[in-house]
Amino acid sequence: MTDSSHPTAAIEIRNLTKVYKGGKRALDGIDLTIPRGQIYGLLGPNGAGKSTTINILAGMVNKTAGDVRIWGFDIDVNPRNAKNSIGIVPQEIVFDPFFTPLETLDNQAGFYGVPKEKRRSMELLRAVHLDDKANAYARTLSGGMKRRLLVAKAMVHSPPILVLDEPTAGVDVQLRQQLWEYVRELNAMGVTIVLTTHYLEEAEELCDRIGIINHGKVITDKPTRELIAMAQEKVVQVTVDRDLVTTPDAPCFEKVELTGERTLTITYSKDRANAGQVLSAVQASGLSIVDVVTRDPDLEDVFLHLTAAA
Ligand SMILES: Nc1ncnc2c1ncn2[C@@H]1O[C@H](COP(=O)(O)OP(=O)(O)OP(=O)(O)O)[C@@H](O)[C@H]1O
Repeated sequence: MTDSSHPTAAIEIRNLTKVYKGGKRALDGIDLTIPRGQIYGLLGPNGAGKSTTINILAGMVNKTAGDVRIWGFDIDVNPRNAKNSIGIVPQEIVFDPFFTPLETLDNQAGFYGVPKEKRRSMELLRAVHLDDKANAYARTLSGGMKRRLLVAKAMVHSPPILVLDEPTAGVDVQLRQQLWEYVRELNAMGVTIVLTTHYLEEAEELCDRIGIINHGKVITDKPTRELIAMAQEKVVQVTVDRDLVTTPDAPCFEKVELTGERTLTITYSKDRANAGQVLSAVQASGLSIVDVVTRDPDLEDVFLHLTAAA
């Protein structure tokens, strides 16, 4: 693995394989290089292997085969350095309900051997908007507050990499925005962020680069912009001058739907047609066009296309 190692990688994964007891092959030879300084999105449908990958990084699941380097440290050769280089926000919320948020962070800092004078518990609580709850019992916090406390807990040892596994599941829109604001601040300070999410629009908005895994294999790993540019399907919404009873058809339409009394939503493939041809085909069917709206393809289109094909 030394030959292929990448000095600017935050995380390097080579041929990572996990077969669970009972024979389930959750990871089937994953290769990923997550560059330093980025916000990287790991996406995939349910059961794709995202949590297994993250749990291996966290040292909570043992890999069956392959190599993993975290901040240049091989998890087999330098497990302690590898562990100190990463902070993990798990999917499941687990806390000792009898500790306050402040104690929770102090304990975690102690666990990582952070000396008392270097502990930043209050600073971290302020950053996640929990300073007013510093001395409340953790069990009295709402779900969103607990999740933010988990983020603070993952940062007590100031790791250069923060991994968040489905961080916004069950978090309301406002708190989600606050959480992302903090994640962006950390990233601006140089922390590499890796996140898994089911919300594609979130990944599209936040991530510099996206990897998609399906059935334990990487099916794509690209800058977000390139990934979105891969979307072939375009949509044009056409309003015509009279009520429609049937939909027109043409070879350049992939799909045509009646989405209003006078509105047609037409999907076409941009490698086989252009908007001009689509509109001409509508006019050729005897309809006059009074308005046109086009929609650019988004990550959801690419995601569905790639995961359906795999
Ligand atoms: N402890 C385990 N024992 C056996 N099989 C497991 C275990 N944990 C996960 N699996 C299986 O491994 C596969 C990958 O699961 P994993 O949790 O990594 O997927 P995921 O992409 O994180 O899914 P989700 O988005 O639903 O969290 C699934 O088929 C899952 O059922």
